[in-house]
Amino acid sequence: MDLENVLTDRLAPAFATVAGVPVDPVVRRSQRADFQSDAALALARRLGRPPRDIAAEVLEQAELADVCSRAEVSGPGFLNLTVADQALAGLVAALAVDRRLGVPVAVEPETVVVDYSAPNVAKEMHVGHLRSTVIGDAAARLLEWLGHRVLRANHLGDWGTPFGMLIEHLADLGEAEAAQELSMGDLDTFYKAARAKFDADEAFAERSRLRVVALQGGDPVTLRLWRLLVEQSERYFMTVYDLLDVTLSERDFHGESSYNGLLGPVVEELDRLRLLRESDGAACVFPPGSVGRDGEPLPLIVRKSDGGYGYAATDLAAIRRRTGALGATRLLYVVGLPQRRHFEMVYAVAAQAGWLAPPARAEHVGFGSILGSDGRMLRSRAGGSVKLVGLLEEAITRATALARERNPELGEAEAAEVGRAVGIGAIKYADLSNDRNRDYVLDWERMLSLDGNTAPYLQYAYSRIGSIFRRAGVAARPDAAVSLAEPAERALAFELVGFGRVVGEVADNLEFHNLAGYLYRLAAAFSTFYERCPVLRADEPVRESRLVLCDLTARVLRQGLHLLGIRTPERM
Ligand SMILES: NC(=[NH2+])NCCC[C@H](N)C(=O)O
Repeated sequence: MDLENVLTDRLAPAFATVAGVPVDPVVRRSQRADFQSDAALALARRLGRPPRDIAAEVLEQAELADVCSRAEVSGPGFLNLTVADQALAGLVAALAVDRRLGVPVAVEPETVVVDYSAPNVAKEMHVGHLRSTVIGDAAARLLEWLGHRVLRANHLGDWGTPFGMLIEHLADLGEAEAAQELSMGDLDTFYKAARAKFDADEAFAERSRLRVVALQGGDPVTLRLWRLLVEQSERYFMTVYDLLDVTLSERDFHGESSYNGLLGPVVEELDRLRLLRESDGAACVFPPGSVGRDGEPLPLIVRKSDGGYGYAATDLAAIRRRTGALGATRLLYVVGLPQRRHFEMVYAVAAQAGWLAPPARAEHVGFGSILGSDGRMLRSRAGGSVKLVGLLEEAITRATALARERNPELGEAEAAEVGRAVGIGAIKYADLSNDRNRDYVLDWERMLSLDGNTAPYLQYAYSRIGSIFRRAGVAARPDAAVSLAEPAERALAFELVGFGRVVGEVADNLEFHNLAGYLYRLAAAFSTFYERCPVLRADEPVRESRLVLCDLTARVLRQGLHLLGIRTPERM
């Protein structure tokens, strides 16, 4: 299906014959022709022969006649390949009748756990959780579409010492009052009030410490109050997920507390394996390769000196359960880059303990920060962290106003619908179109613009194609003959047949900016095509062929955006 593969298959045997050993022809898109292979250059050094001779001999050997209209040696020994119009048209025609748009289902489906979102109970979701939620959801959607069994794990922060003060504060407020405050999504007020009392009032702090003990000891009243906090918070997080259009459901909450019963056995097993060492009263593992700046080995603390288990122990228990009982072979952790070291150490210890052994592997899908226009960490005017819902509501308000302005014909309900799809789409796309390993600046004007690499641009491209069909009252015939003569048609066709390759690569590296960049190139290629090549006014059979190109572009845009979790309104 994929041109790089077809050309590689044709060139590889020829290279092998010339070299006497297998050679990867490294076929890639090129400015000079459609594709190029530079493998003769590296080979020349090994064989001690002029690269141009090698390239010429490869061309003699390779069977390219049905795929390439031109194949020539150029420069110091490059192979320049021009794909035959007919071969390209054949691929487009095959794509048109393919429901999966050239993206095969995984040959070996895996069970994949995607650990993402993971906010903390009774604490506001902040922009860091936005990135985790958006990137993790794209990963879950993509891997699911490829046929993998995806388990979404929302590793909710629902346990630990802060719950002492939170429960005491809840008890002080009264349950009804507290529930009211929490269900309104006022988590920050609640958390900060608890914190302030804890810091200022020694008696409250003491009660809080006793509460932690009661919680860990399973005191029924304390547990009931704790559950109230968790339930109210979960309910609130679900409203955020609904607004954000993410696929997380109530069933995906697997909070830290759900591993409590597994922490003892984890530590016992580490002990049995003689991996535990005591350090300042804490039970630690020193995984090989983890050293601090001073060159000293770094400990992963599995049991604190007070006997409590922490964040790392919970993550170890989670790995053990995920590769064990859940049978997962790929574990993804969509968590900010500051936690990189934590995960490296957790994976190393899990490997030592035999809980993370091939084919199972874990990947930290890290990400940078969202910055404000001043280039510093995004902060609210008051200097606090930015409340996520506030951000989402602002996006929807701005996008709805723009939708009304851009298209006064939209009815009230439709404008609201479009505003939501565009506003949320813009936020998600701004995130996913940036290299996740870098920080990026949140820029309203830019992300909502109809020009450039933005969600609105792609959504608009999609809706415009729909309007071509609606205006003419026609539909594309997927089995129509495809012919490609104009350069703009060819350029569009190359993008269309490239979808499968991009999706395959992104499934491996989870660098969604590559999928976003691809969709942007596709939309731009369509726009050039539509400017230069009349569609409805063309004569048959060209008209039918061009309708297929339009329809395929719309389908790939819709599917691509869907994988990013972005809606495609039919009109906007
Ligand atoms: N398995 C994990 N540790 N997942 C990430 C948890 C993120 C954590 N709750 C936080 O807000 O920073």
